[in-house]
Amino acid sequence: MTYSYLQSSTYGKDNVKFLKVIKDSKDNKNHEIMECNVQVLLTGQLETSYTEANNKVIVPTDTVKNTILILAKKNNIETTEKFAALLALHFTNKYNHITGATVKIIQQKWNKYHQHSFIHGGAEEKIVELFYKQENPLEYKLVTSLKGLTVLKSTNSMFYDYNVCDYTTLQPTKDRILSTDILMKIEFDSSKLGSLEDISKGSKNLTFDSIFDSSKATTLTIFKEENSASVQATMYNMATKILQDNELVKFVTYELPNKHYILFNLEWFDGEKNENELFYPASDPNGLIKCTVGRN
Ligand SMILES: O=c1[nH]c(=O)c2[nH]c(=O)[nH]c2[nH]1
Repeated sequence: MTYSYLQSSTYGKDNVKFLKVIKDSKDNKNHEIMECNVQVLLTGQLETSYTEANNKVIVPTDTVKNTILILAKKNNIETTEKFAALLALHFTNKYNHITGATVKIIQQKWNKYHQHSFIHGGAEEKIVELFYKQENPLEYKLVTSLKGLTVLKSTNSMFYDYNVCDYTTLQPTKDRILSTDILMKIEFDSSKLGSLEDISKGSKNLTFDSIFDSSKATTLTIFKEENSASVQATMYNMATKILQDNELVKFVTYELPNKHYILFNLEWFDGEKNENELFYPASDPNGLIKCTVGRN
């Protein structure tokens, strides 16, 4: 009997960054770019590397880094979903004792304004996460997220009729600022999407792009059009519409900070009225509202 046991483990490389220039032909300077930050973590018969100092089973994290770069160079990686599938299949197929991979790819937003010139899209990112186990190849989990898109509406947001008790100071309002940094996660239904092999060949690239674009558009459309009753109600409506429009989506998750803008009281200045015109941007604290919505 030994004193301890390995309860769980995984390892790999994080923050493997690259910029890929995609050229449609050698002489033509019409380019596309992808700037990515990749994390690959592996699982399998690796226990003895922890418990018996057996390095024989360790595929070095340096090799993991090299593999990410070589696969990025040698393959068409039009979507990060496809690239994640390629990576997960590579590691689990190449090494007998590696039976699982978790891949996370953060892609920066670059907007093309000319054939080979681009404007950075700020904090906005697309994040793909793939959780794959060789023993259940069709039950992988694939989640594509939109992160860091900051929005604000200057009217058509309300918050009233909430729980009131002896701790309440908040005043009800039918007209306030609503602002958030959008984190939207789309979990695909792997039973409808098909095998990772298919995804790794690029057959679902158009599907991934169109679902991501339409989910982002729905988020922005409902944000601007709805007279919001609360962050909770608005995010639920967004998620429901995304599920209605996209059969291949299983769950939609939002994590939205409620970034408060507080009306300045200017009454002290000769009764100056402030009709939702001048606000104080409160950096903290902020509300934080999360929900995951599935299909009935
Ligand atoms: O949309 C909102 N949801 C809340 O839960 C909440 N709480 C709060 O103080 N303001 C708001 N606004």
